[in-house]
Amino acid sequence: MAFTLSHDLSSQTERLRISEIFHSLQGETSRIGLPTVFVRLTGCPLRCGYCDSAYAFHGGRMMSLDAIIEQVQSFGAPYVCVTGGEPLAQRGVLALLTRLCDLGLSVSLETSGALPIGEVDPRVSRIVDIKTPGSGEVERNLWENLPLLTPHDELKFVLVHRSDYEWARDLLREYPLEALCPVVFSPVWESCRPAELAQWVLEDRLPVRVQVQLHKILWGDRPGV
Ligand SMILES: C[S@@+](CC[C@H](N)C(=O)[O-])C[C@H]1O[C@@H](n2cnc3c(N)ncnc32)[C@H](O)[C@@H]1O
Ligand SMILES: Nc1nc2[nH]cc(C(=O)O)c2c(=O)[nH]1
Ligand code: SF4
Ligand SMILES: [Mg+2]
Repeated sequence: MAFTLSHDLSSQTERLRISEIFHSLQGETSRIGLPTVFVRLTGCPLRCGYCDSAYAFHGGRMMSLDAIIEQVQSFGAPYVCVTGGEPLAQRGVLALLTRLCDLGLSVSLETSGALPIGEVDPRVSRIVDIKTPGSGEVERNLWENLPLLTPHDELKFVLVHRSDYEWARDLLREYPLEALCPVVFSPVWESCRPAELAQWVLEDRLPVRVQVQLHKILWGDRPGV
């Protein structure tokens, strides 16, 4: 009986609810432009007003780690990006990340910054959002994550408008987060104008990378790209 129970529990953690697995160019972060396989996990406890992946809040299908890995490998790309939804909301993602690293793949994780990042395999590049007031989820930021960051992680501010920009700028002036890891400023698609954001960053001499979501420029705002 005890054997059956522990067997059932371990098979639970070896399955994840997945919304989509697809091959595209990395559209964000310092890996922008690299051919990458994306694994998008279903479900998120946050509700950012701008979320472009709300279709991943529900649905999806349960997949074993073996099946996920087989599909990832079928694309033959060296880069994998695990995202969501909020990937850290499913505990089994930790084992998936480790297995992907063990295969020699270069793995990044997109996460909201609202859940603890400390148990993620250290080989993974953790891309951690700092949610701004404009997201509607600023109170979810888990500031305890910041001291865990290393130079191969990245911090990302997704900016809805000028007042989000000023909030992020003032935070960086008080706490030089760029000393921990690269910092990315990304405009919310069709809300914050990229040229204006570029101008603000240049005027204020901010030590951050401005990035525009490459995949949306190439293919529009839709799933699977
Ligand atoms: C869809 S989220 C999934 C991972 C995780 N839940 C998070 O928020 O980081 C992936 C990235 O897309 C960003 N994002 C979502 N909607 C966006 C939009 N409309 N414009 C720009 N970036 C957006 C998020 O802020 C996050 O950095
Ligand atoms: N091409 C492409 N690059 C991405 N980088 C991060 C993404 C995400 O949704 O987390 C994403 C995405 O959805 N598509
Ligand atoms: S945390 Fe990420 S997936 Fe969740 S609502 Fe915000 S942007 Fe969307
Ligand atoms: Mg996306």
